[in-house]
Amino acid sequence: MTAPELEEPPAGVRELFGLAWAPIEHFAQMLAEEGELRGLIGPRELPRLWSRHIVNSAAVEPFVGSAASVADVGTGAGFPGVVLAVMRPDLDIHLVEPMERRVRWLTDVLEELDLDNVTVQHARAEELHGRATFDVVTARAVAAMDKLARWTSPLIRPSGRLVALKGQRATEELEAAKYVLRKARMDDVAVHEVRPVEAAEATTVVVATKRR
Ligand SMILES: C[S@@+](CC[C@H](N)C(=O)[O-])C[C@H]1O[C@@H](n2cnc3c(N)ncnc32)[C@H](O)[C@@H]1O
Repeated sequence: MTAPELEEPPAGVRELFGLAWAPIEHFAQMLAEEGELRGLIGPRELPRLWSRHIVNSAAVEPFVGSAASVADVGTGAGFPGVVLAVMRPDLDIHLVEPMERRVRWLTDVLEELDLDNVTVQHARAEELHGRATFDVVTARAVAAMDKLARWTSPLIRPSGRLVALKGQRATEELEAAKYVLRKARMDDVAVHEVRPVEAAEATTVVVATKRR
């Protein structure tokens, strides 16, 4: 059996990344060479690495806006935190990841891509409560909305926001998280369907802004 091949970037992806094209391509190559070996992605992910993971992660960028500091909670192999870091070298980005193996990988990626705007925090989100706050917290495939709101709200500054990449259950999850979001003063919620490039799948971005 031959090893699955890395997907060709879909049309429009080069334009989406612009000046960040070289580092994002390098990141995709690192994942193609080491991702499975280091237990970061399954073999089935390479043929959809661009359209399902990288382009999908890029969907958070417009919702980060003019924020200065961002924490990506549960970055795993690098989604969306590394993708955002490559696109926005102006941001101070913290990748929060509890699994040591993934922390080692993320540290290697930062060094290899020369990303000096990023710090890796070897921690669970809850361990940072009372120790740090950020303008924006991002998350993808980490926990359902109620749990995510509990883990992240103490990390978000007043007027800051949670930007969560969600699947088709976004509306149900939001319904179940109503009480938690209200208690956390994060009940100003907007749901956006985003397709960063025509050739890739649309994704749901939930933005919950924290009241002052
Ligand atoms: C399913 S993976 C998703 C990884 C990446 N965000 C992605 O979209 O591919 C979930 C990640 O969340 C991390 N995680 C789990 N609980 C966490 C917590 N309480 N705080 C921060 N990260 C957590 C896990 O270690 C894992 O890397």
